[in-house]
Amino acid sequence: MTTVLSLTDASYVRNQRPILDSVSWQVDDSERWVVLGPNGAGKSTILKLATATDFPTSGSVDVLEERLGKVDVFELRTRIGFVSSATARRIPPHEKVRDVVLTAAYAVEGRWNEQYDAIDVRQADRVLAEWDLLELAEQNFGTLSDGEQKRVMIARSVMTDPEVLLLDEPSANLDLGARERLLQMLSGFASSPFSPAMVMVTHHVEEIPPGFTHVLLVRDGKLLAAGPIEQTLTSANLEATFGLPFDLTHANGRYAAVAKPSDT
Ligand SMILES: Nc1ncnc2c1ncn2[C@@H]1O[C@H](COP(=O)(O)OP(=O)(O)OP(=O)(O)O)[C@@H](O)[C@H]1O
Repeated sequence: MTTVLSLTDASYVRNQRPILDSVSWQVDDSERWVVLGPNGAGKSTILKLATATDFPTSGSVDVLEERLGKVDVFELRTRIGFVSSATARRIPPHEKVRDVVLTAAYAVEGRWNEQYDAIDVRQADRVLAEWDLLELAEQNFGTLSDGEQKRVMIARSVMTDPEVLLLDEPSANLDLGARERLLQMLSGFASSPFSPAMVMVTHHVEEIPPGFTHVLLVRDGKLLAAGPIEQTLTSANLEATFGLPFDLTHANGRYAAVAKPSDT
């Protein structure tokens, strides 16, 4: 087993404010983590460290067994898959779906005059098929629905066989059908032993795809609980994270949480 991500007493301070406060956390290559917490808890900041986009103020962060601050982050980032609404915004709207995926092989966001190897084109089509996008391959990215765009961005991020895949709220703003379809695909991907380690940030337990194995709960920059999902995702831990009591249910691999009725 290889540790793909390791934070040791990692703090991130901006304007004298601790945005992350002594976070210690490890992700192994066979694990699929959900990071759950309220708005402003520090989830995206954790992903900033995990994607080698920023450095901790104190403590240490190792990504793919490389210590941030002692490694060429540009090279390291080629081994990391990352999907967020910001990565999607960088894609030119007129770009063909196949090219959005293919250009990941060259770490660029718009096709110019590059010549792509046949092996890269085959890999792009394999990934497009895996994410049910082959029929859309010739369509412009900007004309896709939000759900289709999300799947294209995930396909792009796995095109280069990353060693860790980080997803920042992949199902945010999707309608019920598009969300469920994406969760089914993420669940299938998470369940494959050939898939990389995964870390997915979300606000909602309903958006946890079956097959995710671990959960990290954060609030106010502090890690409240971390561990195997069945033991860690409890109503008591949700209450500590979100500040109100929940009825938590778990059926057919899916979680649901509703606030307990307040006593009147
Ligand atoms: N560079 C920065 N300078 C100042 N404040 C920052 C900086 N980066 C993050 N913050 C603040 O730190 C807090 C945590 O931000 P972060 O984006 O990590 O939270 P989050 O859990 O991802 O929130 P959300 O769920 O709303 O996306 C927020 O209050 C944010 O305003």
